[in-house]
Amino acid sequence: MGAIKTVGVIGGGAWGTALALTAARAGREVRLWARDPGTVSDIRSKRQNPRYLPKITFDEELAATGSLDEVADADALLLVTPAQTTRAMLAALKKTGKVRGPVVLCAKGIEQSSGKLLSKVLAEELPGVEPGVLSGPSFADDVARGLPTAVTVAANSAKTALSLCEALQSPCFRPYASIDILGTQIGGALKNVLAIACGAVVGRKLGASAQAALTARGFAELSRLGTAMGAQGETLTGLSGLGDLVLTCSSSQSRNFSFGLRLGEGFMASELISAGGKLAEGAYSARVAVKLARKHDVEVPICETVAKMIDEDLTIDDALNTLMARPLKSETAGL
Ligand SMILES: NC(=O)C1=CN([C@@H]2O[C@H](COP(=O)(O)OP(=O)(O)OC[C@H]3O[C@@H](n4cnc5c(N)ncnc54)[C@H](OP(=O)(O)O)[C@@H]3O)[C@@H](O)[C@H]2O)C=CC1
Ligand SMILES: O=C(CO)COP(=O)(O)O
Repeated sequence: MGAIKTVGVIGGGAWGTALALTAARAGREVRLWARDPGTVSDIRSKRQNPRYLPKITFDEELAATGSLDEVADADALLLVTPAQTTRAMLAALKKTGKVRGPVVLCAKGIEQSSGKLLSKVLAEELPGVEPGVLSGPSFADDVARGLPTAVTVAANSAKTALSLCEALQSPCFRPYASIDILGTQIGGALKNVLAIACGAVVGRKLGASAQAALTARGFAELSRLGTAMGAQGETLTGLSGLGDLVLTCSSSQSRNFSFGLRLGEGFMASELISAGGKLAEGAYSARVAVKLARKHDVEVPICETVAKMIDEDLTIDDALNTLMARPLKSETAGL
């Protein structure tokens, strides 16, 4: 593929807007699709997205539109709507008949209905289109404000991965190229579930030691599943794996961590979900992550406990008892 001059961003939420700004800062011509006409109008006329990035006014002018046809033929597309909308958005893109560049998956999750990673969903909906994955420790608000950020950008070929990195690189945004599409998706999907657990520990005031233990044992789950599925070791310990896990498990800026905080404070998951509120992808991928782990014969007790808190309203105290009462395990191989 040649140099990427135009970038189409699908999704007018916090991350879609932040990535559109990133591509604009990197000198690309950017078109941003949002389904909400109010968002399109705010971005065009005020250089703001007050619903998703309050109090930020962009230096950059973004061409926002409500028409997918105007975005689909860009040299590269970034798909930035929630994970569970990926299949429908890809089907809508297919209908335009205009997609020609790589489609970079930027959502973090697993398809609930099928248990498939989003790259598999892309291969089914738009066969022949080159897949990409962008993931790593990156809060949209930080990125939109131009704070320094590094992420992993994976594709099946080094050439495409490097072209995508060049297309997004700027003094405040540093992408690292990878050819491990699968591994890059695992970290993003699992860290959201594990961040809910860490938030719950903090919300219940169980202490910094418990939070660190949960993060480390969470990383063991992420690594076991990633390895069983064929991820590369460097990916799991890299930005999209350990990097994003550490960020999300330690900051109330994370929506998943904040969702967990509320669980720890005593709210039931069913109450929080029915109240709406901010997107917490881990609440949608916890159960399916457990199913995926079972399929690969991998134990993921923390993810399993989070799935029970979400699906069965297991309380934080019962969750803690379940985890602490597990039979003793070894931390190293060969014991
Ligand atoms: N925010 C962050 O810091 C980061 C987020 N991500 C990931 O990016 C993905 C998107 O997150 P984010 O942008 O933050 O989420 P937001 O909640 O901020 O925005 C979601 C966007 O998706 C749109 N949307 C929701 N449902 C549909 C649908 N059915 N069809 C089309 N558009 C839809 C919303 O439109 P509408 O306004 O009309 O509802 C909105 O524009 C998630 O998977 C998240 O994990 C990854 C890295 C960082
Ligand atoms: O993925 C993110 C940071 O890398 C954003 O995390 P939350 O979706 O939990 O806010």
